[in-house]
Amino acid sequence: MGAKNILLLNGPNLNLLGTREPQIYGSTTLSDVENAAVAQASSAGAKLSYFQTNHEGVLIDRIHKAREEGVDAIVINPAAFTHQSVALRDALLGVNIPFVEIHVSNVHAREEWRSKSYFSDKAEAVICGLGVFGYKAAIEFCLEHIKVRAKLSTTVSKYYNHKSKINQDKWPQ
Ligand SMILES: O=C1C[C@@](O)(C(=O)O)C[C@@H](O)[C@@H]1O
Repeated sequence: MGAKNILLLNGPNLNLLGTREPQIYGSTTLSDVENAAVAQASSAGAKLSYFQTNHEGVLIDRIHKAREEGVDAIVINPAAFTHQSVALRDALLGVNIPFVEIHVSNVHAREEWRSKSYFSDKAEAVICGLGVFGYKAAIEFCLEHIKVRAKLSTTVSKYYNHKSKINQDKWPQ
């Protein structure tokens, strides 16, 4: 069984999708992508929430919230943060939610610095150059292949309870 609760995240300037450099990013808008994503997940019996921001800290806060919401998988287009944000990488690693990195354009066929990603080595999968179809492919992958993590979270919280008990025993009162 695949992911049942997916979060779709888009970083800076992707609110301009559809009008922004259409020769690179095409003419589909972000709302088109988000609406299609919700429909795709719901026809598979899953829930999908979406969020876009131009602000790094706001994106990080949204990722932190995803853990409380029990999100099983994140599909993220970090946009320009891909090439520069250690903080965003750390946020994804911090919540320990599997994620798929997606880029509309083929970042490897553009400026050299776009080939550098702070996310790819930790992503479940990386998609680029498929245009907005990449979002559909990423969501399909999550629906089919990313496992629901309820059991893992229980194990992790048990471990932390256990660990904090050990610490309580050791620390001076
Ligand atoms: O904003 C973006 C969009 C992008 O992530 C893409 O979807 O192709 C590629 C990035 O290099 C760029 O900064």
